[in-house]
Amino acid sequence: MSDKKYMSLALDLVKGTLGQTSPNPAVGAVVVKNGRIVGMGAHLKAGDAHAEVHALNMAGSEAEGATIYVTLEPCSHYGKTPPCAELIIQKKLARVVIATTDPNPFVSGQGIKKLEDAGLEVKVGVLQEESDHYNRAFFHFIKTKTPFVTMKMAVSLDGKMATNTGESKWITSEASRHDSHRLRHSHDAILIGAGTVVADDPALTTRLETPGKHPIRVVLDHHLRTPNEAKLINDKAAETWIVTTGEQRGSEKAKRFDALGVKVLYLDSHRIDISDVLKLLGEYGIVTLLVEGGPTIQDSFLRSKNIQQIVAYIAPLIIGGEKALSAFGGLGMNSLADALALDIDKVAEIGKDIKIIAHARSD
Ligand SMILES: Nc1c(/N=C/[C@H](O)[C@H](O)[C@H](O)COP(=O)(O)O)[nH]c(=O)[nH]c1=O
Repeated sequence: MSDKKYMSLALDLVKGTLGQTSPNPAVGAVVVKNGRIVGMGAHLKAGDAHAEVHALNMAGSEAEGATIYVTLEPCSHYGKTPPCAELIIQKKLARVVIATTDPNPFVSGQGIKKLEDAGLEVKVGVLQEESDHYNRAFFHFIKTKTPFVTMKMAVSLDGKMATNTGESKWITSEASRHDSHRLRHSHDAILIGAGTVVADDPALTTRLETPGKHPIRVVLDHHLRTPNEAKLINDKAAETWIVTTGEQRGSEKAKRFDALGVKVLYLDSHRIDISDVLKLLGEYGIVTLLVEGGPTIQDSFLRSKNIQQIVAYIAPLIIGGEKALSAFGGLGMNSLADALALDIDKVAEIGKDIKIIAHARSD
């Protein structure tokens, strides 16, 4: 088999573990000796063993003289686990094939150098684009220290998220709504505005037939109007954070949330600036953030240019009505030149709907 084939297998392990390794990247490794796979492994949880360790443990003595395929440059620094580059040298592998170098500027290339200095053959860049695509959120976080923002939209063909009477359940199909729960599973946090809490009283939990991971529920709430009896305050099903402004510090309402076990995060400013919110969530280690609106929140992310990815579920429905809520409210962009330009990654039919995944075009 070719290098690409074995790297593709390592990337399958990445696909399978996406989201559960946060704030670390998802990594896969495959060890091959004389054309036979003798070990494979994936990083499963931040703080646990790296993919190479699992694969080399499985390979045992077969590792000597073998080739290891790994989707990310083996680490060379002592983090929570000893450096994998050292381990690969100790186990006397002959060859190392890497998809992509570490995005962290402080360590990028050091692992490769260690391996080459020890006399191993190293090949870099096999299926690099695919590997970078899977870990785009991690790479964004390393670069910006703010979460990679995916915005979910569930709209009719004419872009409405509710009728003019506010009816919205359901616009998209059961299959789409199920799929959007898988999105929640793979995100560290999900963000909505207080308006959606009041209007929808959503649980924002991941409800799949096989139990999924619940994202941390983040509510942007300038005036702390999230009701006590809201599901996401009372259901204790998942963590809930409320982000508000500095002037709320010590207020009766804030004390109420403390008493209910809800984490209240305070912005320094007296207004809710999305870039400040993202910086704060980044400080708390949120690498992937799913924004589920409502229209005001969607607009604030749009105008502050803080959207990296869109996942849109579009139903074959025309709702019409100038008063019917569109997915984006607020002021929007004045000129087409300022509109969020996207590159479409995938279009698929889902139930009776269309699902579009697109990423913000980098300038
Ligand atoms: N109205 C539609 C949606 N509406 C989604 C709402 O904005 C909100 O995210 C849900 O009410 C979440 O509530 P909970 O977590 O399920 O309790 N989402 C969809 O995918 N399709 C639709 O038709």
